[in-house]
Amino acid sequence: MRTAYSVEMVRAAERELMARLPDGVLMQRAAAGLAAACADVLGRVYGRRVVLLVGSGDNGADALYAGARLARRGAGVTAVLLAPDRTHPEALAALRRAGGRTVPGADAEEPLRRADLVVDGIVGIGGTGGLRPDAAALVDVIGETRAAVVAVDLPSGVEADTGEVHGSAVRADLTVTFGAHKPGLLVDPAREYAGSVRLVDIGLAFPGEAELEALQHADVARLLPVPAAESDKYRRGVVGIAAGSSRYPGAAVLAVAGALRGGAGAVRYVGPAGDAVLARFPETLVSTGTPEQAGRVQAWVVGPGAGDDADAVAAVLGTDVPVLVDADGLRLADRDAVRARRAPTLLTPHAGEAAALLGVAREEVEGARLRAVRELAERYAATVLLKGSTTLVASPGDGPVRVNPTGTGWLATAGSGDVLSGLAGSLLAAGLDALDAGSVGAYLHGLAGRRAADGAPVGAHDVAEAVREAWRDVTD
Ligand SMILES: NC(=O)C1=CN([C@@H]2O[C@H](COP(=O)(O)OP(=O)(O)OC[C@H]3O[C@@H](n4cnc5c(N)ncnc54)[C@H](OP(=O)(O)O)[C@@H]3O)[C@@H](O)[C@H]2O)[C@@H](O)CC1
Ligand SMILES: Nc1ncnc2c1ncn2[C@@H]1O[C@H](COP(=O)(O)OP(=O)(O)O)[C@@H](O)[C@H]1O
Ligand SMILES: [K+]
Repeated sequence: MRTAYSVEMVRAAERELMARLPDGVLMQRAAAGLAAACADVLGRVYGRRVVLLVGSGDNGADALYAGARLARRGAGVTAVLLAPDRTHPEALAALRRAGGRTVPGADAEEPLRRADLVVDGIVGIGGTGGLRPDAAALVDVIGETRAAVVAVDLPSGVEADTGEVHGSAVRADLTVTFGAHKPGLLVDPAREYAGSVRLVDIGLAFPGEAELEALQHADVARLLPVPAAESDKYRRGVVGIAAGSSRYPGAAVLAVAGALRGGAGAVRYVGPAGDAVLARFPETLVSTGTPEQAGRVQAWVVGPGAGDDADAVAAVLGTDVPVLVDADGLRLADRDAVRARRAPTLLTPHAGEAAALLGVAREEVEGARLRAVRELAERYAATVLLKGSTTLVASPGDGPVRVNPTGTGWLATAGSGDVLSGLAGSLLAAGLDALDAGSVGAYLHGLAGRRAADGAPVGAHDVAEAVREAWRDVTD
């Protein structure tokens, strides 16, 4: 499991370790890792032009010490000091001893335009609010240069704990982060600013829970349901799909397609699109009545393409089995009915649907995904999977939020969310809890999207078909 820790936890871990180590050791570990990463980006260090953007805190000091290491290897290093009288004195002296030079912020433009590499040490985990005007002006200049950009700990201007970006922020090719990932490095919009991320181990230990967790292949492989010798189709779990309408029969077909690949032993379908479902998937158990009349299931999926069928949503929410609510179902679900449920509930909104449930604008959800998903989980007392460029899954309470690492923009195609509903619903029926079903479903769905697309556009049915390959990739 990959983890990300809040600034508060990073600071606590730092205090604990610093108490046992001589002064400056942690910073030297950070600087050594940073310098090595910069050297990798440069390829050859000797003769290259490196510009350090240096703020008044320890983030700037990391940049200065790394710059000193690069200068000793023959790079021409210029430090742009944003706060000349409050720059870390020992780090500045180290750079000067190594032959680096300094210029004030006002003179940054010329060296920046000639740089091969810019090291962003303006601000790290000590940053608050958007970048100040002098720093923001530098960000504009960097954007116009051809230099590679390495951010120290975090791209300056992004919020470490939330992934929010207020105003301008540095766009890095690589972020070298120390001790632990910070949530902002894994959650859009900040994640996009970070480029690729390299974690430098400086020895921090984290006794408490992470803020974010990202499953990896081994975690998913452990969670996937595999039939045992004694299994039969009922013991593997039966998932019910209450989806589709005469207007949107395809949503039912796609949800069933996802469900058939999710590990349940059988898929029941109830709703008006039975003929379309059977034509594509003859193995589906189709009925035309209400969900109550459909026979026993171990989990329900309700909502994809369901139009205005509020009765089906209410009926499913009234059962004592796990329920996944998606798409139209989210609008039709009564919040008190969801809160009153004893069995797990998994809500799967995209940003627009989440915004409608929260009564805010879509942009507000997209700009603050972590806050939105936690807020919805609290309001509905349910697990919430927020879809989009970063998919997050949160259960109520303070436990870690899961962030999906496998997504791809190719999944932004009509109906791919219906496939995810069926897939995650099937995992619920097979016995995974809502957090695991949502995050394992999103993981397989993302991998399947990448597999199916392979660099070219896909339809949602291609994604459903590629789930089997994704499953094999994970368990290989
Ligand atoms: N934790 C660890 O284990 C280790 C941490 N290490 C490193 O320490 C870093 C944290 O250092 P830190 O605490 O000194 O804070 P830092 O990020 O430099 O920023 C504070 C300065 O920035 C300024 N400033 C604030 N907001 C701003 C804004 N919006 N726009 C512009 N400026 C702004 C603010 O100025 P002021 O408000 O005083 O004017 C203040 O002086 C961390 O990210 C990592 O790199 C490693 O060395 C080793 C191990
Ligand atoms: N930019 C993106 N990057 C990665 N995944 C995305 C992106 N945009 C959408 N997705 C994924 O595509 C799927 C779209 O689902 P949804 O919005 O419900 O579409 P539909 O209702 O058409 O099925 C979700 O799994 C979502 O996470
Ligand atoms: K930085």
